Amino acid sequence: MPAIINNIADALHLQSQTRAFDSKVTVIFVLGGPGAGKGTQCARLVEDFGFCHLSAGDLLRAEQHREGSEYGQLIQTCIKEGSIVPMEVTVKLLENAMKVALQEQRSGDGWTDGQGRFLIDGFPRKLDQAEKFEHDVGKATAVLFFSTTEEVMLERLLERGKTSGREDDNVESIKKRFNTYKEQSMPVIENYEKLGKVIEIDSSFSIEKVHQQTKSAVANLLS
Ligand SMILES: Nc1ncnc2c1ncn2[C@@H]1O[C@H](COP(=O)(O)OP(=O)(O)O)[C@@H](O)[C@H]1O
Ligand SMILES: O=c1ccn([C@@H]2O[C@H](COP(=O)(O)OP(=O)(O)O)[C@@H](O)[C@H]2O)c(=O)[nH]1
Repeated sequence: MPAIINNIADALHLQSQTRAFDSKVTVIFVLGGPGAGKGTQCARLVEDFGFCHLSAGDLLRAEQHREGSEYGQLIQTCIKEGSIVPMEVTVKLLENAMKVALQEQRSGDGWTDGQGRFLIDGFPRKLDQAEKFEHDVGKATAVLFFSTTEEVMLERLLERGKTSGREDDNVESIKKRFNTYKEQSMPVIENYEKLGKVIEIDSSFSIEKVHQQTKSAVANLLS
């Protein structure tokens, strides 16, 4: 009997370890400092390759403003302080959004072109988030890393701040976001570099030039 119970327990344990999405799903993490141009390039890649673009920041802002959300205050404080929202919240929001996107995409029987391709923008920002996502949700196929200088990012963010209405596009919050990026997010990129999964693109150039480089890198990846 104990052996059977053990087996059932093992089976349940294994079940709980099963990732939410199988290997048919392509997940590309899109990383880079605040204002590096992640969102801008993701929008282009959606047009090029039919990706589903999920911005962790956008999902958090939507949750912040959702009526009845128990996380509204917490998210608002983290965003203003440039700190990272506890991973359970962000991973769950991403997982749910991926499920909804896949349900919407599944119109017929088989898989169609572009279906199950996700750009996860601005996530993971910390090593523990990367581990949790890969354990619970799905494996990352690659990481697109948009790199540029703080000077360029600051200029872009201040320009964006004129119209974005974002509570964190101001000098005080931006400085904190740069620190969080250097201390907590760079190790994520370094970790994926060791695994040979990082495609680095210098995003200091014009939107069009960065787009051309990104498009050809992603085309290679998908071929
Ligand atoms: N290559 C670029 N050259 C000039 N401005 C850019 C470039 N890429 C993005 N921007 C602008 O910089 C700001 C930040 O870009 P965004 O894509 O929102 O960055 P992120 O998602 O990395 O925070 C936006 O106002 C965007 O229009
Ligand atoms: O996985 C994430 C992604 C974003 N954020 C929070 O959302 C803010 C804005 O992130 P977003 O990616 O929208 O903007 P970026 O700073 O890259 O311009 C960050 O500073 C964090 O406070 C977070 O906590 N976890």
